[in-house]
Amino acid sequence: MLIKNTEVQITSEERYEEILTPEALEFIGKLHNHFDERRRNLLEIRKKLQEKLNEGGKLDFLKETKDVRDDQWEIDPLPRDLQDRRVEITGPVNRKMIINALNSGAKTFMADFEDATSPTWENMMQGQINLRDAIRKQIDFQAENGKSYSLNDDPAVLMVRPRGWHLEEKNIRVNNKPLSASLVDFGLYLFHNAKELLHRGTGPYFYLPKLENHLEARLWNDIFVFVQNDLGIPQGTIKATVLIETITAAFEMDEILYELKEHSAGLNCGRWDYIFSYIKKFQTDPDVILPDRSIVTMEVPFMRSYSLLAIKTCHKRGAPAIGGMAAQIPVKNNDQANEAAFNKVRADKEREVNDGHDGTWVAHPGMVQLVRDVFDKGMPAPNQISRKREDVKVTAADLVEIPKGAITEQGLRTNINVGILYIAAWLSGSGAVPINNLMEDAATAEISRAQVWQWIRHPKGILSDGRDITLELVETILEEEITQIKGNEGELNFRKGNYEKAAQIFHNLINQDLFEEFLTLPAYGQLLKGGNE
Ligand SMILES: CC(=O)SCCNC(=O)CCNC(=O)[C@H](O)C(C)(C)COP(=O)(O)OP(=O)(O)OC[C@H]1O[C@@H](n2cnc3c(N)ncnc32)[C@H](O)[C@@H]1OP(=O)(O)O
Ligand SMILES: O=CC(=O)O
Ligand SMILES: [Mg+2]
Repeated sequence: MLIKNTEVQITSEERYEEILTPEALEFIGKLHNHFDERRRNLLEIRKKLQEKLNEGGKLDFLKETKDVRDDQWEIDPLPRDLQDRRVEITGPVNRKMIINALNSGAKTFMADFEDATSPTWENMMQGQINLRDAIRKQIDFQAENGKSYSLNDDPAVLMVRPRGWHLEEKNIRVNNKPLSASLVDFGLYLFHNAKELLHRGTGPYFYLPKLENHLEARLWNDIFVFVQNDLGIPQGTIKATVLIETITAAFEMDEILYELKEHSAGLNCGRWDYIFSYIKKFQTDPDVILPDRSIVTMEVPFMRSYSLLAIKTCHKRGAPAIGGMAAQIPVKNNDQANEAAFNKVRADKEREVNDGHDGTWVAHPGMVQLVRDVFDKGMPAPNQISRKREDVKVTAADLVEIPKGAITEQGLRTNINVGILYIAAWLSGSGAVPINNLMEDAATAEISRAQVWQWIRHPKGILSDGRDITLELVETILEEEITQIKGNEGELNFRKGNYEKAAQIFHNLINQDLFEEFLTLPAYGQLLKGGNE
């Protein structure tokens, strides 16, 4: 297929042609031609900053953007259907879950091509088809168990999270170069749905993941201006909420809002990627060593500082500050564990609403009512942007304060177990899975593998019992965990379930001295080869 003298190679299946029309491909081809070089340059800037930090560089608020932080300005007014976002459900883009999420009673639903989705070509294309159908209210689903699904009359407002700047979609190529996955997900969704969404009284609303600085926000903004012109829709129609989920972006929250001023729908605290980013960015700093993943909660000082600063920054700019994801999900067949999970989510959401967040995320429809009740009690108005939180004082040092706590063998073992199980699920096409009664997705799994990488490379005796965490110890536990998984799954499921391949990927990630920027980059190569060979 030709896009203005560029050859596009696509893999096509039934119904995919509804999405991969010549006009839609020409549209994403234009985005590629106009913006891909800038994307690549920005990825280079990420690498350069990492090199600087590896040499001992420190993060601070930028001198050159002091005016942006000091001046008085606000983002454009929010559209009516984004004023009240007290409960936002998130989830992958499969048909059943899209219907369940839209019917869940949450105010909004973030359909996720990113952390919660394994980017198989089928998932990506089906996701586009499902969202297109959902917007037109032509979505239903019949499960194998006979259960039927269709949309309620009052579904949640739809938002979409395209994949991050670092990812590529290798099934669509221009001149044999893969396209940016962000541009593919964003471009196809926008092309097919922007006018329909406006016609239905809502709009093209996005979540933007894993931004590292305001220049990356500027790129998104320039893309928004370009596509609004190209499609003939009013400037400012697109609204985007930026996830603050990298430690570097936390130093540029004002700047990110400023870049997207006409298109901003505020910020969100993407807590899991944020913890991962903290480990990654300070990977060579011998003082930065995080304790067991289970105790790096929102209560630890560096996490709390970041969420309070997000609230203060957003409210100063008339923007909503959305909270993050508690990983607990309902526990089946164990009332006590179920109650404990609900209590943890309740406490997390009470802290968020009391601090000033204007809404928050839930991972599961079973949590919607609980979180709604907490926000209804703590936030009678549609949002609390008028609570300016000028009392909050957060310094650069507060944002990077190293959390304290023990590293236990159980913590190490859990990281290894979660790492293998999650990567196996991802290779099998599932990007979000329940493991040990917690929601695990690409962001939470990144923490697990990053911690193991970091702990192996740290000075001696860091286990709470005084032992070193050596590669040999990790390999021993890895073997034990594989045996355990094989025992649980049985020989056949073990072979079919990509566990050995996952263990291999996990082993490479923690063994190589180069800290892999994202686990999904090497795993994507395996995904393209497809399942178990
Ligand atoms: C760090 C971050 O980026 S957070 C944001 C990204 N992560 C996510 O969005 C994760 C979203 N959550 C999920 O994917 C799921 O809740 C999981 C994988 C954690 C658990 O899913 P399951 O094992 O299917 O849970 P469970 O069996 O309890 O589900 C019960 C029902 O709720 C549905 N359900 C569960 N979670 C969701 C969801 N987030 N959206 C829509 N429906 C959901 C299930 O499909 C199932 O439906 P059914 O009864 O009609 O068959
Ligand atoms: O995307 C959300 C996160 O916590 O990571
Ligand atoms: Mg994330």
